Amino acid sequence: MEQPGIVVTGVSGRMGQMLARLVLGSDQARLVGAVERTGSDWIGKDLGQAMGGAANGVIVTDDAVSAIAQAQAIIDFTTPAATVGFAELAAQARAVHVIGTTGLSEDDLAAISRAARHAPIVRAGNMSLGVNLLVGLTRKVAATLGEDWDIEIVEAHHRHKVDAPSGTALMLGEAAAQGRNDALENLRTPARDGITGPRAEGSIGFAAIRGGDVVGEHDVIFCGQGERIVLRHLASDRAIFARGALRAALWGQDKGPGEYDMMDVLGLTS
Ligand SMILES: NC(=O)C1=CN([C@@H]2O[C@H](COP(=O)(O)OP(=O)(O)OC[C@H]3O[C@@H](n4cnc5c(N)ncnc54)[C@H](OP(=O)(O)O)[C@@H]3O)[C@@H](O)[C@H]2O)C=CC1
Ligand SMILES: O=C(O)C1=N[C@H](C(=O)O)C[C@H](O)C1
Repeated sequence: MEQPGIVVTGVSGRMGQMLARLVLGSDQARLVGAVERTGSDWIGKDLGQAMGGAANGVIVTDDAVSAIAQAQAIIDFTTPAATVGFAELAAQARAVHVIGTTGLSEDDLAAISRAARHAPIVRAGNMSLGVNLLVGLTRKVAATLGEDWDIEIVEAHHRHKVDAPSGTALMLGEAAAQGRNDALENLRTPARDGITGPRAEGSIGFAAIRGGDVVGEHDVIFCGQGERIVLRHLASDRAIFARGALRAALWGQDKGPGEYDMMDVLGLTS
């Protein structure tokens, strides 16, 4: 079978460059397009040179329609607004859309669901194997412990991150809520500030730290009386996310339209 052609969007970004390098070095996929936003100073440049290496003949473009028309998959770690637009283009091209973008609103998610009627979409707030395993562990521990165990989720990221809580923190929160047979929206307590009153029983609290070059750290803390359990994931290399995203793009090649996540890709669905 011919290697699927992949377009990386947001190619000048932290994840975009990581993904482009991974696909260029892969013997399972071809990089057929590199997309950036209109106005980026990478437009028209050779991607290899723009990334500080040798020319590789892939010219960075803002013409997403033409790029996606020749692709079997799009790997997209950009912004919510850009991702909603790419979902429509991927649907038109019947290409697999792998979405790593976080901070998506309810309206964004509804638009993505509409696009998934026409092509497969794999979306996860974290594409690493470790975090997706941690999601299952979190659900299990939350289901095992009673509501007298308070659940708090603490995450740390680099100073450039624009959304909070992180997509990963929300995945972990959803898993904890599922473990308690409830929806996260009913249990979620956002970051505390001021006179908050005592903790609401059964709630799931969130806190975010931003600074330096932290790649991504997540703690799910179960606080009991006289003891505490901490489930922790530490990311030290963005390659873990890129590898998961490429795996998802390949996995999606023989899938029908619909919404999938990394649990499906990794075969971890319970
Ligand atoms: N699911 C996962 O496993 C992971 C998810 N993420 C998420 O991925 C997203 C990106 O993260 P990161 O790479 O650190 O962010 P960056 O800001 O480094 O990269 C985003 C890129 O997208 C570009 N972009 C913005 N709008 C468009 C557009 N309309 N068309 C094409 N490109 C566009 C930006 O260009 P410009 O800068 O010029 O505006 C930038 O190059 C975030 O939402 C982050 O949370 C990150 C890591 C792992
Ligand atoms: O913005 C990031 O960097 C990351 N974003 C994702 C998130 O919001 O959880 C995944 C990872 O933690 C890195």
